[in-house]
Amino acid sequence: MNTRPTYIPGALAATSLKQLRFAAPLVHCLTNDVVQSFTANVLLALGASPAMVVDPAEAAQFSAIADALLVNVGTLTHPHAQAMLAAIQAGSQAGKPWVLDPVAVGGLNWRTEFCRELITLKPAAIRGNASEILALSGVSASGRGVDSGDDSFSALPAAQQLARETGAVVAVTGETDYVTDGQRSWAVAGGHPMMTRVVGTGCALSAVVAAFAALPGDRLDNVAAACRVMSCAGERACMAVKGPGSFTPEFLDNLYLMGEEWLNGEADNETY
Ligand SMILES: Nc1ncnc2c1ncn2[C@@H]1O[C@H](COP(=O)(O)OP(=O)(O)OP(=O)(O)O)[C@@H](O)[C@H]1O
Ligand SMILES: Cc1ncsc1CCO
Ligand SMILES: [Mg+2]
Repeated sequence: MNTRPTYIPGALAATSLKQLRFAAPLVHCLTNDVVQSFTANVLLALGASPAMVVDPAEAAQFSAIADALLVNVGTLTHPHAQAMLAAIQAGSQAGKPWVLDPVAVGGLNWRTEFCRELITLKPAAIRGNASEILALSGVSASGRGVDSGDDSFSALPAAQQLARETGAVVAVTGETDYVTDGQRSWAVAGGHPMMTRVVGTGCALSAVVAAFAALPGDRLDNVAAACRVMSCAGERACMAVKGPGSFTPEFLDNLYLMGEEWLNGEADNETY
């Protein structure tokens, strides 16, 4: 039986956020058609730089220049798949980290096979909801399209196994996020159920994970910090608005204005 990991301390997440704002990493996003502009705005609000360069030849050139690459298979097509493989190869050759968001893996055969092929190419991190992480690691899952039908804690053993098999840091998100390198794990508090009623919060988080994966230091801590920054901004935004329609502007403002002390959570204060 797995014990629940402890929550990432706010000070640790704050250190990574400070580094991110200083480094302003350039993130090459090969992501789905639904979330392009939201993803770019989330990275910009945090102080990173997005670029969506999608043609296979240009994607290979650009991934070697960018600081990190995001591969999100949400609206996968054969040309997209070609660009993803080319970008991963060129980026990896240049020593750049890449991150996989296995959207809807498990429910659809081609993308499941494609993502299983991708994870042999040494991703720095994998970020998915519980159903996607369970399915990617070969456990049967109950996802419904792009949405999770599983609890994130129930997917932690699969996430740990996936991390050990691939060498990636694996983040499985939900009510609580869990981030693991296969040996050590953090829990990440915060967020709000309304975040699942706005498209692309997970996809944008994966882009933020790519930005944080470009930082020096402990990758487990940096990826958990990415999750904490997003859950913190999401929770604050959801508390301030009436519904999903006004979520995006409030969320972007919270990312932009985020104070390092906002990141304190369960790890710092039991009554949080
Ligand atoms: N029930 C919940 N309570 C609090 N926060 C949540 C809840 N569900 C998801 N979140 C938060 O929402 C964000 C997105 O996580 P989620 O697991 O929904 O990703 P996803 O299913 O891949 O999303 P999408 O595919 O729509 O981009 C994370 O920051 C996560 O912590
Ligand atoms: C709704 C949707 N369909 C394909 S990708 C995507 C974005 C959320 O994952
Ligand atoms: Mg998703």
